[in-house]
Parts: sequence; structure tokens; C-alpha cells
Amino acid sequence: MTQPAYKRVLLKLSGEALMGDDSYGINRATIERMVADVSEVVKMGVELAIVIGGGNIFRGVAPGAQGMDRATADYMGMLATVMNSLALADAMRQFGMVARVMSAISIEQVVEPYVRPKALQYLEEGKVVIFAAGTGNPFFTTDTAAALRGSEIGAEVVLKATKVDGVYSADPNKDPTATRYASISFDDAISQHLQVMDATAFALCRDQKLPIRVFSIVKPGALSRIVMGEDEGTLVHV
Ligand SMILES: Nc1ncnc2c1ncn2[C@@H]1O[C@H](COP(=O)(O)OP(=O)(O)OP(=O)(O)O)[C@@H](O)[C@H]1O
Ligand SMILES: O=c1ccn([C@@H]2O[C@H](COP(=O)(O)O)[C@@H](O)[C@H]2O)c(=O)[nH]1
Repeated sequence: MTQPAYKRVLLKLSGEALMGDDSYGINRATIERMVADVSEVVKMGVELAIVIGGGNIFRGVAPGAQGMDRATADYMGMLATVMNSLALADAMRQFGMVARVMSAISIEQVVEPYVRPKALQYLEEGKVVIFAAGTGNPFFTTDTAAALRGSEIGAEVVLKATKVDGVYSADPNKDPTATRYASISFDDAISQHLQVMDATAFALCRDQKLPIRVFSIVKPGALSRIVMGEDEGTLVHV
């Protein structure tokens, strides 16, 4: 049987995509479909860590946060990612998977704190590790948390599962003439100000030589195909 292309991956799941067709929150069918996709990868024997966004609940730069102290709004955003992480872990439990949530912000009655050696132990045991609360710092995003945690755990790739099927020359949701790149360098993505991920995340992955693959979370089987080494979405590379 063909082997997976990776031993350990960091999967960044879009918080916004969790809404499905709803206008807010977590859509049950959507989270169940995500979990089914993730379970395929775990069954292949790949060690999987996940960072999930919070855009379906709260974003520090959203209109709803206007007038708020930015750091306070960002902490609210980080707490939103904790809610999504708990929902994801619970959906995994119902699917028969074993997941552990580790938070960058100390809320020990709710989730265990992020401790790198413990996270590595869980991964080696085949458990899915969900990193909640982003980096634990305001003024960052969960994309940067994915780059950071991916670097810390020695992931071979960051897989960004989002609502678009790759990196485009411009935002495809705003510019219908935008074209998709099969691959693009970190330097080009940064210099062209491509907003699919923030520049901090791109820069950290570039410096750590950690490739990113951006792909559609709604395309059936895309995650498994990528893990098996197939070409899907856009590869962002050094
Ligand atoms: N050059 C580009 N190529 C592709 N998508 C782009 C580009 N510029 C902007 N985008 C937008 O970036 C979005 C994905 O990034 P965004 O951070 O908003 O979502 P996410 O990470 O999936 O969500 P969340 O922050 O909730 O986890 C796409 O939905 C797309 O509209
Ligand atoms: O390290 C981090 C991660 C996130 N935040 C705040 O949370 C929201 C939601 O995260 P998304 O990546 O946008 O899904 C983000 O807008 C920030 O307000 C943070 O401050 N630090």
C-alpha cells in the first residue's frame, strides 16, 4: 500500500468554515464532515495536530469589536478558538477518536495548558492534539499560531484548510479575474501582500523552512489526497 507523504502535520482549520451555510457559530453537519476527513488521515498513521480559527464566533478586528480595546477584543477572539477546539474535540470523541485540547491561555478547569513535551507525547501516542487560544498573545492570528506550533512540534507541513481552493493573485471572493497559483514562494506571497494568510505566519514558516499548503476545506477528499502526496491547492515554499 502507498505510504503517506508525511509523518507529522499541522492542520489549520478555518473557524469561519465551521459555520457552513449558517451566519454564525458551529454547523453540526459541517463539523462532522471535517472530523470524518481528519479521521481518514489519522487512520493512515499520520501524527496530527490542529489549530482552529475563531472567525465564526469572534474576530478582534471585526466590526463588532469596533471601539473596543484591541487587546481585549483579541483575548475574546482567542477564547472563541477555545470554544471551537472543545467542539471539535467533542465531535472527534463521538466519532471514536482520541483528541486532547491544549490552551495557550491558562484556563485549567476547562482545558489543559499547552506544554510542548506533553503535546509531543500525545502525538507519539497517536492522539490528535488541538492547540487552542492561538499563540496566547493579542495582535496575532491563528494562522501565526499554526506556523508557531507547527515549527515547535517539528511538523513537515502546515495544511491550511480554508474556504478557497488555494492562493490566488488577488482575493477570489472579490476579484473574479484572480488566478490560482499551483505554487508560490514565501517571498512572493509576502511581497504581493496576498491576504490568504497573514505575513507573520508566512515569514515564520519561511524562516523555519516549513512549507504551507492552502486547500479547500469543502472539496471532498482533499485532505487525504494531500497527505498521500498528491497535488492539491497551492504549495507555499521557500
Ligand atoms: N490572494 C488570495 N488568495 C486566496 N484567498 C484570499 C486571497 N486574499 C484574500 N483571500 C481571502 O482569504 C480568506 C481565507 O483567509 P481567512 O484568514 O479569512 O480565513 P480562515 O483562516 O479560513 O478563517 P479563520 O480566521 O476563521 O480561521 C479566503 O476566504 C479569501 O477570501
Ligand atoms: O494568537 C492569536 C490568535 C487569535 N487571536 C484573536 O482571535 C481572533 C480569531 O482568530 P482568527 O485567526 O482570526 O480566526 C483573531 O482575529 C484575534 O482577534 C489573537 O489575538 N492571537
